[in-house]
Amino acid sequence: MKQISLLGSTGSIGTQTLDVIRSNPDHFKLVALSAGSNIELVASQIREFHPLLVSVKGEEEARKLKLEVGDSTIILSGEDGLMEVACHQDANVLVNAVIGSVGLKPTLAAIRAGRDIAIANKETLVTAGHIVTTEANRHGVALIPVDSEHSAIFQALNGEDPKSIDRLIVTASGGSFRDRSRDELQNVTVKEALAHPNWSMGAKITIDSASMMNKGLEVIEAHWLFQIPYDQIEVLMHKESIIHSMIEFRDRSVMAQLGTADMRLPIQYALTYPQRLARETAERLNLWELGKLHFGKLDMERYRCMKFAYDAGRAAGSVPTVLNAANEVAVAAFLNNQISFLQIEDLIEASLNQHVRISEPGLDEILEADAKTRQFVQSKL
Ligand SMILES: NC(=O)C1=CN([C@@H]2O[C@H](COP(=O)(O)OP(=O)(O)OC[C@H]3O[C@@H](n4cnc5c(N)ncnc54)[C@H](OP(=O)(O)O)[C@@H]3O)[C@@H](O)[C@H]2O)C=CC1
Ligand SMILES: CC(=O)[C@@H](O)[C@H](O)COP(=O)(O)O
Ligand SMILES: [Mn+2]
Repeated sequence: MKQISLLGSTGSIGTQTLDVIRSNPDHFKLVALSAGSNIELVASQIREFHPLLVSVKGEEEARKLKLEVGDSTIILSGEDGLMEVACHQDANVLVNAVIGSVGLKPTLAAIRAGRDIAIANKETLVTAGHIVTTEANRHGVALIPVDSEHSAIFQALNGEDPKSIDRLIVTASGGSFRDRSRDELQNVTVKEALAHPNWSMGAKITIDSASMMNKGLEVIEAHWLFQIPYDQIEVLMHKESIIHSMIEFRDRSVMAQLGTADMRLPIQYALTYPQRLARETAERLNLWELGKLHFGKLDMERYRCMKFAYDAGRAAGSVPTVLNAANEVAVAAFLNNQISFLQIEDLIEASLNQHVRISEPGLDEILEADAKTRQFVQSKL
């Protein structure tokens, strides 16, 4: 029986993680969870899964939740609460499905407590990949990818020697604006940006897909998870999101992982690896129904965020932290109708240009660079 703690239980990945747990009660037990401010949903999750510990965003949310569920579970809040959930003593694996670099400190706490981590929270790896991976190695903790592309690479790599990898080929759908030119992006709305062609996901990642920053973050995520240099990570446009990513080996054999657009598979695989559990009711991939799959070359001029991300990844040090923090604040501002879609890119570029790079930042320097970047972007809104 796997005992699971879950960060981000009310989100897209969080609720699908609960679907996986619900479908396999003999294999998984939820022991602790954290949410933000969706009190109604977290209350119903407590009633269904009976976790021992719950944390919510702040004291006001904790107060509201106590009114809903009484003393049926321990309720904490804020950063301390996230850390307690991440390291719960009864859990042997943490599913990190929180959004943003708020996931960094709980991830490090879980690693230091020896918990394996199924990681969806890519911003944590982008902002401090060098610290997270070094700590995971030091503590013998596995970082198992949940992100569909990285799960695909992880599955394609199964049993192979990582040294025989020549290239990672990360596929990209192109997001909601893939059929529009840059000129046609001037006045796009939040509603249009949130209409991803293939995946139903949380708002922030859906905007990241539309700007292709999601793919940029994923290139940096792949660099850290698989320890592959940026020159050996390519992005391939593939509008159907059926091939979730590929590895080209040194002998030119290419291994791909395919499937329908359903995150419950990578979530479940991260929890059962190296075994596979049946998913009898899951939709099958019927390639004959699709008939064709499409592929295209990445255009870095069209997708400026891809260039920012490759450059930031190669620059390393504190630069990816700035990329991520600027993007988080700019995307929130776009979702809040404070800026236009294309201003997301402008704010990221301005943040990167004003930053004085730190070559080997420790945790405090990462947190400071993150905070300063957020202030800088806020000051431009
Ligand atoms: N959705 C997907 O299909 C995929 C997502 N990912 C990655 O997984 C992560 C989660 O994405 P997704 O599920 O879409 O995001 P959602 O926005 O749907 O969910 C985010 C979760 O984090 C909680 N949360 C937000 N802010 C805070 C905070 N300050 N403190 C505590 N909890 C907080 C939310 O709580 P509440 O809602 O209660 O406020 C919610 O439970 C991201 O890093 C994303 O890039 C990767 C691949 C696919
Ligand atoms: C489901 C998942 O992993 C997302 O990151 C998805 O890949 C987004 O798709 P694109 O970024 O390719 O549009
Ligand atoms: Mn992905």
